[in-house]
Amino acid sequence: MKRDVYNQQNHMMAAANRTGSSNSWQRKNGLERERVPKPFVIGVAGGTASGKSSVCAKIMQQLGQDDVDHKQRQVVIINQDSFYRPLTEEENARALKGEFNFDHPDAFDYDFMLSTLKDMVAGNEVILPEYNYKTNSREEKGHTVYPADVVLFEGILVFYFKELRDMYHMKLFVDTDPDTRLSRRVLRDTKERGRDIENILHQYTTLVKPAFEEFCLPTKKYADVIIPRGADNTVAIDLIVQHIQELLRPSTNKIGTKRPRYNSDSFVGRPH
Ligand SMILES: Nc1ncnc2c1ncn2[C@@H]1O[C@H](COP(=O)(O)OP(=O)(O)O)[C@@H](O)[C@H]1O
Ligand SMILES: O=c1ccn([C@@H]2O[C@H](COP(=O)(O)O)[C@@H](O)[C@H]2O)c(=O)[nH]1
Repeated sequence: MKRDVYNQQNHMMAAANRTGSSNSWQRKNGLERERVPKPFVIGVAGGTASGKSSVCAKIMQQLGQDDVDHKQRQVVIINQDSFYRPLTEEENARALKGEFNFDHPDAFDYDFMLSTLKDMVAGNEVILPEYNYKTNSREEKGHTVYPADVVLFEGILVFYFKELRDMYHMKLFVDTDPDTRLSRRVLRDTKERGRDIENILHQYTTLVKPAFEEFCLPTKKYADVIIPRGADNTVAIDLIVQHIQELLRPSTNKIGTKRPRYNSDSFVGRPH
């Protein structure tokens, strides 16, 4: 299974990082690097098409990270969709008819999600699969996420799992009106995800909406900041960006400068 390949690679990189020096596998793969302190982790939850990705993109842009080479970026975005578990043949047949529940917590590979976040917190780089919404499966190729000062972890159920939730230093919930979300999802999924309208509406009414109400919406109470209207809410985004800059600035670090990086030991996520 593809997951094992990713887990194995990430496990080897983490082991090498624990020793504080590059091992031969890292050197062979051009992965030599210095150890870095822990990042500031931000969970970004919200319903489908609420604007989670757009909000993260704006935060990234306002922190001046857009034009920075991936290896040098101090802010990285991890999408929960990378952690959809591989489907069986029977599940895949249902998925193609819009009858597999991708909005249920069981659709995710929880162990992979947890180990990845732990790796990022430990300052390791990770390799994550690209997700293909047309085939409902992971692509063969993955992409490397390098250690950063700020990790944005976004997805419909990033607040659902307690152990993950307790790892966030800040929790944002993107709160967009359901009609707006449905209309955006129809436009996006027809244009970008190879779906037809009947399939989208069938999946939405039978699975997406009920799962949102059962699993996603109840997690809104964990948010530190609720962002109405998503990426349109420039005031909220400006305030969040200012707050991140403030946290990163004092004695330890300033975003936009190189090491020493921010040390998050003093920022413990609110336990729930
Ligand atoms: N403020 C907005 N106005 C118009 N379209 C938007 C806005 N925010 C997001 N979209 C569009 O809606 C769709 C879903 O947005 P996205 O940010 O990907 O949401 P999510 O990550 O929550 O699924 C995308 O096609 C995006 O371009
Ligand atoms: O194969 C898949 C995987 C996911 N989905 C749907 O995607 C959304 C989550 O992504 P957003 O970007 O937050 O909208 C979720 O509601 C799933 O239903 C899918 O249809 N097929």
